[in-house]
Amino acid sequence: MSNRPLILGTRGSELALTQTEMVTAALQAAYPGLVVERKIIQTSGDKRQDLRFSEFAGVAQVDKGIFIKELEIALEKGEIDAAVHSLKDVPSDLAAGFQIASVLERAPIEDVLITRESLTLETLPKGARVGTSSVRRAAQLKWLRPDVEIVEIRGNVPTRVKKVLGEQALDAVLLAAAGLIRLGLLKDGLIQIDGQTLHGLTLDPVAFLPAAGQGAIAIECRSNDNSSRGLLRALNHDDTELRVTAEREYLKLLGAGCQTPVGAHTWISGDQLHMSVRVFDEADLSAKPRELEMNGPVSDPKALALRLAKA
Ligand SMILES: NCc1[nH]cc(CCC(=O)O)c1CC(=O)O
Repeated sequence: MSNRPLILGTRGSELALTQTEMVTAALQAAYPGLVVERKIIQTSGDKRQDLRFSEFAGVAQVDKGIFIKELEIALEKGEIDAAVHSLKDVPSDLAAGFQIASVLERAPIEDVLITRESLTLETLPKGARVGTSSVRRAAQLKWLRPDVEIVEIRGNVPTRVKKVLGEQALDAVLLAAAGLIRLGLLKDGLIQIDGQTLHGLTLDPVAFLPAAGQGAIAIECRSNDNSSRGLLRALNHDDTELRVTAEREYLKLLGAGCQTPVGAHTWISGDQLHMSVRVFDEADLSAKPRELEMNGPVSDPKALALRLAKA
């Protein structure tokens, strides 16, 4: 093995840095002696925390790749060898010249309802104010609970959790379990933050569908960089890759970006890959969503996505 260091590019958020630590640890376990360096790169998504992701009634207004563009530029220039991402934030149609080299074993895929008083989607008070920055979560919540008021929130994960505290406290906030767990905030259904204890209810993914790729960490390389791709391939988790391939292919076929209201849930049983999807009408989020479930051989996740997309 050459002793050239492998340079990982990452965003600077606490979650991104934690995920990059996980990739570094996995690389060093697979290749003792490999030197792994880290380069923090600010993305346009980080610079624009004021930006509204969407008008909830209308179309997504922002680039699909807002959290990854600057990392791809650094890859292209050779400033980094690989970029570490939350797969959920990576557009389903990657720009030419880039490839996902591997995905780590997935964390829990579910969304979590965070409240002060251990509420559920059913026991949220009438007219409750619930914070989210995802149109997929907003649409599903509105569909299940038309009476609640959706409040768009921004900022990193701890900032969003804190929206249920203080003067202007929201009744609840929805976030991904994966981020909360990786930051050490969620344990045994409880969330400790700022010396306070909140409740984090993990939502059944059959009832409340996660985003495609939720909970997975992806490592992106230049397609022509065989050496880094080869090295990173050893970190790949095959079942995770199968599942996210189907989920992302479905999004791609739908022409949807990460902010389109689509939920996708996959699971493997024996030699079958199962996928259920829930698709909302972007122009009318309160309209009944289309729901489908199918299964097919694990050997061909893209074929399953294609059948679902055609239906
Ligand atoms: N879009 C922000 C984002 N990207 C990845 C995660 C969490 C980790 C994951 O889902 O993989 C989050 C925060 C959230 O949705 O709660």
